[in-house]
Amino acid sequence: MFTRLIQSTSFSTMVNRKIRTALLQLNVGSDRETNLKHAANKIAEAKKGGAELVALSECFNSPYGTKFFDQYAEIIPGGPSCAMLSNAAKEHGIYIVGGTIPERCDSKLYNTCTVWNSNGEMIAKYRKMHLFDIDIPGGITFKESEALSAGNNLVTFKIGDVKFGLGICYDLRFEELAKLYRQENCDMLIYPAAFNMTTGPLHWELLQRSRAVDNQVFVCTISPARGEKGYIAWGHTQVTNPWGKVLATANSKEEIVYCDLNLSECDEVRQQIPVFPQRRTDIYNTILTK
Ligand SMILES: NC(=O)CCC(=O)C(=O)O
Repeated sequence: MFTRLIQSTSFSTMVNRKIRTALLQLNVGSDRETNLKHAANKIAEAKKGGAELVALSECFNSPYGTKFFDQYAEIIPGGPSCAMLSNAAKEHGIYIVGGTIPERCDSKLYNTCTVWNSNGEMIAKYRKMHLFDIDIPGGITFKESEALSAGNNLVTFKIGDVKFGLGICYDLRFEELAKLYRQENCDMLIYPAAFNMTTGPLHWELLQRSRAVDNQVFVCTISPARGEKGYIAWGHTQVTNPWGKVLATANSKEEIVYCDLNLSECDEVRQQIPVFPQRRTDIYNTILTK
């Protein structure tokens, strides 16, 4: 059953629609403690670089693969990864979109993103809704559903006047999810991700620009840096504006991508090209219900 969860908070000092964002494309290894220390150091560096909002990648604390989810799973918010994220957000007085970690809940595992406010409180939790099950002979075969359960909730949060919607990696392919977030008046969609070397070259940028243009929102994706063994991530962490313009991007190596985002650009584009009020839902709905 499809339900919708909306969580929000406000950040009293942030009353305009501008946010300096830092997307952390990090090297990730097999030792969780090392990954967490590294992420904490890079969050501190991003704060020094002026970031108000910092975001991490999918599985920033563990290797990405079905055989690893159980081993690295944590109870949210009880485990060491959430402790690091909460402490870092509080210490630096920033918001953190905590990438994803494998979550254990009852007897199930999820691929889960948490969001932390400047007091170190968890203000949102999103579980990957579309599991990454693909089979491309000679390319990549991956079946997240062998290990994970899917989430069923949309999750939004607010920083001041800016509203965010959350997705995770493969969710980027499902335009319905992005459109629902737009209908909830989101300004920016954030997808912690880890695309691969088969689909990444053609689909990664295209999908982000499509979601951004179709829904007149900013789209931020955060990948791990490309490693050499196991699942090889495409990298190319990216920020796209509501015109579909790529504002900032990384290459494949470790890097912090900074971007000063003016969310008022969403309002401008929506006024100039008002496709949402122009949609012929009277026609679409008639055809869909036939
Ligand atoms: N981690 C993922 O969901 C990967 C998605 C991906 O690579 C794709 O092509 O889609």
